[in-house]
Amino acid sequence: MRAAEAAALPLDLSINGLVMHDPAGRVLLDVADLSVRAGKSLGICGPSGAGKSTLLHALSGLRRATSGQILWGEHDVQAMTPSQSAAFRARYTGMIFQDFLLFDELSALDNAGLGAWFRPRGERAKPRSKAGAILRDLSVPQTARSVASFSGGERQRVGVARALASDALILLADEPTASLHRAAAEKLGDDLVALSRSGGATLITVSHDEALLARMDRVIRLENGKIVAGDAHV
Ligand SMILES: Nc1ncnc2c1ncn2[C@@H]1O[C@H](COP(=O)(O)OP(=O)(O)OP(=O)(O)O)[C@@H](O)[C@H]1O
Repeated sequence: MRAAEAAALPLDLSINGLVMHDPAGRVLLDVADLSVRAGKSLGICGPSGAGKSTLLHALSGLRRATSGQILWGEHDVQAMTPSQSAAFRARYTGMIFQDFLLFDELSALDNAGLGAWFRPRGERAKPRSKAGAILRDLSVPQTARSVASFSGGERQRVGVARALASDALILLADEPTASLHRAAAEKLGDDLVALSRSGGATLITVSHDEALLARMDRVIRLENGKIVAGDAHV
């Protein structure tokens, strides 16, 4: 059993009446109802500016809505203090960012092992050995050189490895295949889905990549902050 499973129940996602405005009062998100069962995958697509990244950030508690709830199990990430929210992200979430957010001066292994260090003591698997295994699964060169010299696609795979190596129950990915050519994108999509499934994680991914979206259990389409197509219950 994974350490996280001993300490945490599966976290079903439930969004109720979520509304977010920008400082000028424009509606950025208006999601009445969305649910995802623990261990399932949800794709989010839609045009540029639809609010996809904003929703992903709200799901992790990084962005605060104007009103409404985002429940992961019994944890309402929108009702947390900043320090509770940071602790929730460290314990439960692995995030794959559009711009990777790697530490340029560190190696692939050091970057990929980082997420696990933020977990509570006692819930850390062996971060470096786990990170090394995932980097191998994702075919990332494991040299001592810093990731500053890596290609865009290699950096993207290191970002994915970091999220997977933290054994998170919730994986939130923003365009995880965007920097890759078709064959590499397909392999990373396969690996991401297979590794998140084998770890029992819930995967929520924003993407324009039709092949990646086709691998998700469900896909919703956002336009102007609202769900305009797709089944809101996975
Ligand atoms: N803090 C903010 N203040 C004002 N407007 C914001 C803020 N954050 C986001 N927006 C606006 O909200 C809208 C949604 O942005 P978001 O990045 O979520 O879109 P997206 O669907 O992820 O787009 P893309 O596919 O281009 O990444 C955009 O019009 C953006 O300019």
